[in-house]
Amino acid sequence: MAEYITQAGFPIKRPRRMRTDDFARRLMAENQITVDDLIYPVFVLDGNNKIEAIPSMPGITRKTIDQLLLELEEVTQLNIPAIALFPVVEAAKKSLGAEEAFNPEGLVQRAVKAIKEKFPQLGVITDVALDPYTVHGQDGIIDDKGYVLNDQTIAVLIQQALSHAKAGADIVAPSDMMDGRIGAIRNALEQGQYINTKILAYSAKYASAFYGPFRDAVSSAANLGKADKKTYQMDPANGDEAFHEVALDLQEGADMVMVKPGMPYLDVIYRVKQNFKVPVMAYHVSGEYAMLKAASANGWIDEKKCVLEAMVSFKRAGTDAILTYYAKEVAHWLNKY
Ligand SMILES: NCc1[nH]cc(CCC(=O)O)c1CC(=O)O
Ligand SMILES: [Mg+2]
Repeated sequence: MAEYITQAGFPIKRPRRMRTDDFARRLMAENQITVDDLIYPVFVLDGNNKIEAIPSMPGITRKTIDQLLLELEEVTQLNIPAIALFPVVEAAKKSLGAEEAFNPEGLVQRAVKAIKEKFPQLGVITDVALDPYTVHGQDGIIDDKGYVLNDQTIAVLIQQALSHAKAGADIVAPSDMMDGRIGAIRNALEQGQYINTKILAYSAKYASAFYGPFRDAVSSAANLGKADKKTYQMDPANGDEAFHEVALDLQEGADMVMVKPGMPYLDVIYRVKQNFKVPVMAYHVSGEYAMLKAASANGWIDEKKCVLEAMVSFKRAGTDAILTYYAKEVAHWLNKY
């Protein structure tokens, strides 16, 4: 008789026993998603009273500051702790030097001021990277061969981050993947007395095709054309390399680290959390959102169940908070429990 069968003829252990009842399943659940885990990314447009649909991201829109403030009523009522702000910059304001990135009266800077004035408790995260502001759609300043210049880019990122802090951003989030930018930005923030402005470092950001719909949303896809970001964003084949990137950013003063994209990189999230025990955020990116939306729209998957399963998977992997375009829907679903 097999070893797992007792002499009396029954299995020595029955893990199914604890799965028999709903109450027992609830008691032994190891992880759960709550509204406190959510960060909602939003796209802001210049002008007034405009809302534009993003075809590859059903349910997500680009909107002007006045309209965004209306949406944020709902976001704050849902008790979502924070938003991440992304600008749609008009072509005329893009340049090789990305000067618009640190315009004190720029779109992001004005949006941050307006949001913090109306919703002082809502955490506002700004993206520190130059891709919305460059004519070529790369995240930095390029040389004549198109190579993104690290240190020249950092000089601009510092000014951008300072202008965000000055406008009232709670968290600046460098998503550019230049080497050494966390230390440089931390130093500038300290010098400027922005000692409590937090840094969320996109430390392990991969050169991913899952960013496609986002590039439509901020209309940088056309600028980027056939080019890619492989000389600064990480190779999806690499896991160990993420350790080095995270270690450096922490050493340089990052308060939180990010892994991006999300679901295809749960192993990276897990390893980073296990190894460093620091706040780890994950970005459930636009392409992941688009896949779930498209399959749901076709009736091929149960949207609510699949999304909540994805969210708890992030928690299981060790994520402290998740940037997701599903944040509002998840908050609504959780409220109905
Ligand atoms: N620095 C740009 C940036 N910040 C966030 C995203 C992608 C987010 C998403 O796909 O949802 C990107 C795109 C990119 O690196 O090309
Ligand atoms: Mg790095």
